[in-house]
Amino acid sequence: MTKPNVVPLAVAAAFGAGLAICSKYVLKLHKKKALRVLITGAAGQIGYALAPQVAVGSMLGADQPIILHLLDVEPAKNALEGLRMELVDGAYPLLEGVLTFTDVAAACKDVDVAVMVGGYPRKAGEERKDVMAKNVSIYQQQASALEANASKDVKVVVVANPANTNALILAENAPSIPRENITCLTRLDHNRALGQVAERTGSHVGIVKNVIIWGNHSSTQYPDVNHGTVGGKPIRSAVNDDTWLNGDFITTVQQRGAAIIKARGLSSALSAANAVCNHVRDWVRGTPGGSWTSMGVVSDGSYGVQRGLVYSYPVTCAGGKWKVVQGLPIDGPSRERLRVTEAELVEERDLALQCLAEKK
Ligand SMILES: NC(=O)c1ccc[n+]([C@@H]2O[C@H](COP(=O)([O-])OP(=O)(O)OC[C@H]3O[C@@H](n4cnc5c(N)ncnc54)[C@H](O)[C@@H]3O)[C@@H](O)[C@H]2O)c1
Ligand SMILES: O=C(O)C[C@H](O)C(=O)O
Repeated sequence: MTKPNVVPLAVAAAFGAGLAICSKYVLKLHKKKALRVLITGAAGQIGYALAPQVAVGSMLGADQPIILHLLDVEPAKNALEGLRMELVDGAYPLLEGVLTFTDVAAACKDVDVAVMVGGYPRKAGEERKDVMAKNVSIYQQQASALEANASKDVKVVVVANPANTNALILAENAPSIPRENITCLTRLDHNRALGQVAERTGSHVGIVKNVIIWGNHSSTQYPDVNHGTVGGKPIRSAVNDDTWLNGDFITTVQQRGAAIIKARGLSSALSAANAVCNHVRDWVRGTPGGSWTSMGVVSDGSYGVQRGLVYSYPVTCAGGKWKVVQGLPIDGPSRERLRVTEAELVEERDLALQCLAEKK
């Protein structure tokens, strides 16, 4: 009979006190308990980019073991199995398990983080309402599954479009999950805004801070630079071109998703996966001192936005909780942009609620 290898401490340290896999024996050397991360729509392109990033620790840290729960629909079962095989073949030190599911309730069992990427995309000839009706059904069902099966303090990030409204439907249908645990992804838009300012000023993106994405993850979003800095200097002074900042900068960030679809023939996946990891990492481990990020969260009425909408705000995170940055002065043109994107979210919410009512 083969005996399990004994791993010398030096080797364990080389794995970052991680998991060493010796033959078929798994020696658990981690101090931390593994966290379960659900990815829905995992057989799709974001899933393919995201799963390995989670496995290397980009989401929860290089000291946090992970068990991945990968969910997709029955017709995607083979692709899901292919992804599972590749993750096993990656021999990731932090990865304690990869489980695949086509049953949503089973997939949600005990998950600590849920990344909701699966959804119904608009196809040629379909009306917005048809797409909304399908997504409402999916998010209603997945909300119930999360509520019944996930860890009590599960952190949820909705990526699938319409991301804010899918998150709102999820929140409406999972009343026992704390509202503050249900978010949607606008970090990709936030990162896009940082990237644009960095390119324009010839600066490293790491010194660009505190841009804001307000509102919807759609072309009505408002990328706001009025409170941001480049190397400590206000963005407006560093860029020194208000015409660009008030015009092309805003439309470039608003339309970046469409530009990538046009260029690739597919929507952004690598940058979306990276943004998901950034979003969850900052939420769980905290935003760096003196800076904030943007997250779609259930509005408490801050900045005059209707309560209950899932609206993107500037937030700081500490101790696993986010807090809206309060008291920022909002000028007249910005206030109008905040209102336009809010109006779109109200329209989406009403359509979604109408679809829910018609289902009953
Ligand atoms: N919020 C953002 O910043 C952002 C950025 C990029 C993409 N997106 C959105 O993310 C979503 C996914 O993008 P993608 O490129 O990975 O798409 P994709 O089509 O490659 O993958 C989607 C996957 O979801 C699966 N799926 C569909 N219904 C499901 C269900 N009920 N349960 C589980 N899985 C289901 C599909 O089978 C598919 O494998 C899209 O809605 C896209 O518009 C959002
Ligand atoms: O999938 C899309 O429609 C675009 C996506 O939301 C993105 O911002 O890249």
